Amino acid sequence: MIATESLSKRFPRVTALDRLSVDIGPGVTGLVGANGAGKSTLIKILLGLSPASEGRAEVLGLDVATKGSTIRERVGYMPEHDCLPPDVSATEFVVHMARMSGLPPTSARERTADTLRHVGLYEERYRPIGGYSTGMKQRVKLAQALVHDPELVFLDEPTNGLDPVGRDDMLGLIRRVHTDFGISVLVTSHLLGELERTCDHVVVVDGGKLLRSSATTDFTQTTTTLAVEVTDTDEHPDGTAALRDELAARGIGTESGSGLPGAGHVLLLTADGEETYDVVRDAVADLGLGLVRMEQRRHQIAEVFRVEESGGTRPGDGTAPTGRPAAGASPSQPDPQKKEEARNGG
Ligand SMILES: Nc1ncnc2c1ncn2[C@@H]1O[C@H](COP(=O)(O)OP(=O)(O)OP(=O)(O)O)[C@@H](O)[C@H]1O
Repeated sequence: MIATESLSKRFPRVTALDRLSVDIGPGVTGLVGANGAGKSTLIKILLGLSPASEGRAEVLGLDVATKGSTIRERVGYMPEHDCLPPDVSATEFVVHMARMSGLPPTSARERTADTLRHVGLYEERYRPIGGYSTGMKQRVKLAQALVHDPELVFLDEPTNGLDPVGRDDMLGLIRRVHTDFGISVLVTSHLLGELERTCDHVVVVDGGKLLRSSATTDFTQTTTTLAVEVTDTDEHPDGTAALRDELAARGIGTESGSGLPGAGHVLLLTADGEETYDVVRDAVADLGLGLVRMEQRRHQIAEVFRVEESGGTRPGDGTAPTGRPAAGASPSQPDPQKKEEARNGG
């Protein structure tokens, strides 16, 4: 779908992409990196909107340097920043974008209705966009990227500005773009954690350089750690504590799974072969507790980076590779240099 070879982009004072070579196949691919890592720059080059300083790139087998307009006919693009006209309705805007992509009037209207329904906009699609919430605006941006039935879409930070529920909804929608319509997706984010549930493949960039490109499952190998969760009973009002003591008596040390879903009720222990499962099962049964789950943990992507940087631990989960805090953790600051360049017309 996408191939770049030693692709570089230099601005007067910044190298946004530095000899980036990567191959991206069909499916949902996450492009992850901290603010300023070069994600938006890469997308603009792939769309033929901005020339590379060096190297080459192909999208759907087409050279980005010479076939930009053909690429844009076959690829959808959801830009990062707010760019919607406030005075028109979602329907008017998306029909307009469909017409711009070459659809005749009737199919532009039909496709618009289908696409807006697919992204979850119903009656509100007739109201002016200016009154929409951030989540609704993100859905309109997604709809206009899909309306001409592209083979591939580039989604630049589609979860930006959304609360956790809105983010989950958007990630579900993105997954369905591929599963329901067979459209391949390149989605950027600076939150490593959110990509592991959505993407088949993850490409990590840092300072314009490729850090890693792998299947998501390669990032998230299973570990030997077992997570165990049990119910409380009248006899054992704190079932977790009772199990911890019982397992200690049977020679198995545990620690609490703080930071995990259900933290405080989850015990973590090292599985020493099949017998460990039997010991835990017997201990739970002897105490008369209910076993909610006993599962082998997988690495989370953020943990992989902590390990790979060996010695360079990062504050909290979900941080981008450079260790700068992710936007979900603290509001991302505008890049002063970028603003200055923009003012200078850079
Ligand atoms: N038009 C421009 N002129 C000068 N520098 C630019 C320009 N566009 C981007 N840059 C710089 O290139 C680097 C990469 O920017 P880019 O927008 O690609 O990053 P990003 O990974 O998409 O991050 P973000 O999510 O913050 O946009 C940054 O240092 C940025 O300041």
